[in-house]
Amino acid sequence: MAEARHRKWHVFQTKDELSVAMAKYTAHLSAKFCKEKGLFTVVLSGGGLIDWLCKLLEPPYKDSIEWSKWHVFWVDERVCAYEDPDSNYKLAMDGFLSKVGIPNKNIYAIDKHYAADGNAEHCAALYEECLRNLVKQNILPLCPNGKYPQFDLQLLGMGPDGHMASLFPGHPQINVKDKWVTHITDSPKLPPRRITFTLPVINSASYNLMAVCDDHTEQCPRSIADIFKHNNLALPASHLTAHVETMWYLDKAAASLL
Ligand SMILES: O=C(O)[C@H](O)[C@@H](O)[C@H](O)[C@H](O)COP(=O)(O)O
Repeated sequence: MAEARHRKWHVFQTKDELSVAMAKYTAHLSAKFCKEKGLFTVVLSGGGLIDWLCKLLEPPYKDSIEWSKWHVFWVDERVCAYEDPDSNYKLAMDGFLSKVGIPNKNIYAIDKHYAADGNAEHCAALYEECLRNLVKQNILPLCPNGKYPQFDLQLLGMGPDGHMASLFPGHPQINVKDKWVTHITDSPKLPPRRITFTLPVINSASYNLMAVCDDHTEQCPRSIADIFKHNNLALPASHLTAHVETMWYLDKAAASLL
């Protein structure tokens, strides 16, 4: 494992090895937080991540994780109907969440009706309201500065252009600090309408695990090199920190220019 400034990273030979490590990391934190607090708050993103999480559906994890204590959120979501193939909720439900015993009430999707209507602004406002209610119910704590919610573990992915969540290079959402959840209607990665946690919320998590596997794009390894060697802040993923640990899991291809 390597470490620089606030960032730790591992490079894996294959996606499969990355996936095994991701399951181990997640299961370890699940056990730790369930023991300490009686619950575990996990934030998912879309993309390849759900596929890589599938090792959690195998032994020894499937039967040993206390799924009933999980509370699941999305760091970003595409504003479309739940049954739309673009929906991150659908991706996670079909590929992962429906196969484990997480109570439905602990799965916090965006508002179904505004999502189907494509109303990104309302979806963002309602998702923030949902988080604020969970703070009142003591399910979500606030981080030490009292301004933002503090999730236990966030599982993130990075796009080849260096975006994370739906914070894209050259778009103003990266600068939003007065909200917990914001929206975008012209996302360069389709679909265009999305909601996203703001950067201070993302960075308030206790643990952030960023997983990046490259599918033979030239841009992805360049972005990784730009972040790790030059800390290029024009790339949103360069800003990633966490309260306890910021871990990057890279496959060999993504790390090829390091
Ligand atoms: O909804 C989304 O589009 C995602 O949450 C997005 O932020 C994703 O995590 C990255 O784009 C990486 O995606 P890939 O794993 O597909 O490269």
